Amino acid sequence: MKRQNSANVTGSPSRYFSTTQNQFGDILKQITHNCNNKPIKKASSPNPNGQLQKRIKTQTSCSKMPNQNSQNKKASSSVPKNRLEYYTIHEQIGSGKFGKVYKCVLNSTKKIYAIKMIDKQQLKKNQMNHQLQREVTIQQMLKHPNIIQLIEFFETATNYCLVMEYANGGTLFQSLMRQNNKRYSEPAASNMIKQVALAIQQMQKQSIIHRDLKPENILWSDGVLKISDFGWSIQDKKERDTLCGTIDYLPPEMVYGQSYDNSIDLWSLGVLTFELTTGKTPFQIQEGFALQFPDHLSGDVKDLMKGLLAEKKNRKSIDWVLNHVWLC
Ligand SMILES: Nc1ncnc2c1ncn2[C@@H]1O[C@H](COP(=O)(O)OP(=O)(O)OP(=O)(O)O)[C@@H](O)[C@H]1O
Repeated sequence: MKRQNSANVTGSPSRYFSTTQNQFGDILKQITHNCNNKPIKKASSPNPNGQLQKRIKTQTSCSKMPNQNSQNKKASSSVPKNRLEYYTIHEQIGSGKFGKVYKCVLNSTKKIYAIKMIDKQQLKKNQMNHQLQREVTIQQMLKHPNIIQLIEFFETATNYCLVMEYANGGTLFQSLMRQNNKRYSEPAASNMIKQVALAIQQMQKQSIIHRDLKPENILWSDGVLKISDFGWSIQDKKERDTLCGTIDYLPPEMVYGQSYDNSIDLWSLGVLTFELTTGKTPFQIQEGFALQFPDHLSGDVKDLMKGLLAEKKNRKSIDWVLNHVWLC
């Protein structure tokens, strides 16, 4: 399913940026080319018409990858061996950069899970082992009703396997696309934003930054929203400067190559609020960060978004969000 607000982006993202005339696009182009000279990559291959199937995603590490702490090193050296025989694998339910996600059943309990099977060779070829290591380490730490739980992690001869809690309702992006005008009513959106905010609060308590919050990475499970895909997440208290995430959701400090902290997830929450209530993301890459609201929005939701879609030093906290009248 193609995202409407990236439908005008055809061909390779680097071509798109090279034809963008304004300063904002030029800065972003410069940032990405400064980063090991790698262009921004897209999340999936163009279809035969050259149109992107998904929102453009940055996958460029700027200047340095986060330090790997001793806990991460330990995780990599002790990957449990093949436990696939304990599961029966069913149909494919999703796919990602380096692997596929299947529904599966644990034979002993008959309980349903999702298993992400990541091709070891592909991962190694793309030098992404450290990223998987981080995803696993972080997801193992997180236990919250609004976060997909990682049940176990093991390797086979060809794959790394992440067994996760199964979300049976698809992604928030898919459900959003089914709504009239591709947007939710404010009461419905408020309920969803509160759930995502509670997950962010938990992540902040554990010094975790997700760095890629968007409707495609939020899953429905029996009417409850759960954050998934911790592939870009990091844990520690240091400020960061790695450029990653999805273009429509990038905060200004990341775009302009400044250091950032866990408040980038709050920026993403602001973009998500805008998208759920209007059917569009607030900022187009060629227009910078001028915030304009459609007339139908209430004063309360606009106030919440102004608090979140603010420059880093003025951005409100997660506690402010959870006490905001629009979420009560
Ligand atoms: N726990 C789950 N329950 C149900 N479906 C899931 C689950 N985890 C992932 N999926 C499905 O698989 C898809 C891909 O999963 P995920 O985004 O984690 O993979 P990825 O390799 O990190 O993807 P990407 O390349 O977009 O970053 C999701 O969009 C979703 O449809």
